[in-house]
Amino acid sequence: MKPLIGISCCVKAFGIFATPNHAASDSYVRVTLGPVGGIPVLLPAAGEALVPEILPRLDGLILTGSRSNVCPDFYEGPPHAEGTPEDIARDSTTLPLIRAAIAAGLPVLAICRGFQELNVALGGSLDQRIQDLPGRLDHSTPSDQKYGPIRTAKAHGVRLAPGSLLATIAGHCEVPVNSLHNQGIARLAPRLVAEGWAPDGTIEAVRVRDASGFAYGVQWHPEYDWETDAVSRGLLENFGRAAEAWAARRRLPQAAE
Ligand SMILES: N[C@@H](CCC(=O)NCCCC(=O)O)C(=O)O
Repeated sequence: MKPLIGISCCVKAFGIFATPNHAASDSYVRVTLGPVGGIPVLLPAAGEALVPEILPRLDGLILTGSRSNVCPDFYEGPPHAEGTPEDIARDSTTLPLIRAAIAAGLPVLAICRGFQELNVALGGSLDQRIQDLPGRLDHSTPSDQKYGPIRTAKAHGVRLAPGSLLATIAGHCEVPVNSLHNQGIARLAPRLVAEGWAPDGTIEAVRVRDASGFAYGVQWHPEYDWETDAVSRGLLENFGRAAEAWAARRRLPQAAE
């Protein structure tokens, strides 16, 4: 049986009455069914009470990207600029979910907003508009950029730490990535190890130092280019193998008490 992969949802108002919905991009469903080799399970932003009930049923967890931003209250940051999208229901679900998943050793792949949530969940902080910081690139893609291939195209290089998982997958230490974010890691959480950097020093890849299993995050979007990018595909496949191993262990008969 294929591993069950939890996919974090956002709360989004859509439909003719703009009522709240729990939603995740189809790209995460497709990569889960594709290179990850699992079965996607959408996780509603239903709060911390969901965590102990759902975690034991999962074999892996993907923290998805989103245009919304982690509420600064969770990292003692300044209030967002007026109009910055937030999703407190998602934060209130994913931050405890990440801590519990890491503690349990469940395979975790954190992408973009999910990468930022991983850092905040483990005690780090975020810069809210890195393009406004001296010497930093603009890592964002205009939200009015309707032409998908431009929005998700390669935007800059990432230098990888020698010997890191991504450098091992790539076979070298410099990879091109897409870039669709305004925020970025400011204070790196103590349990995270940076393993990839943009030319302006923005942290783009991390590993959980003491995780007992696969626990990685990337600021870019491997789900957008895995069909043409071997590093993105390799990261997703490595996560899938970790989830498959977790699922096999979960199905072993429990030793008699
Ligand atoms: N909102 C955060 C995280 C950015 C992010 O997850 N971007 C993906 C957006 C989805 C898309 O446009 O395809 C930030 O701005 O840093």
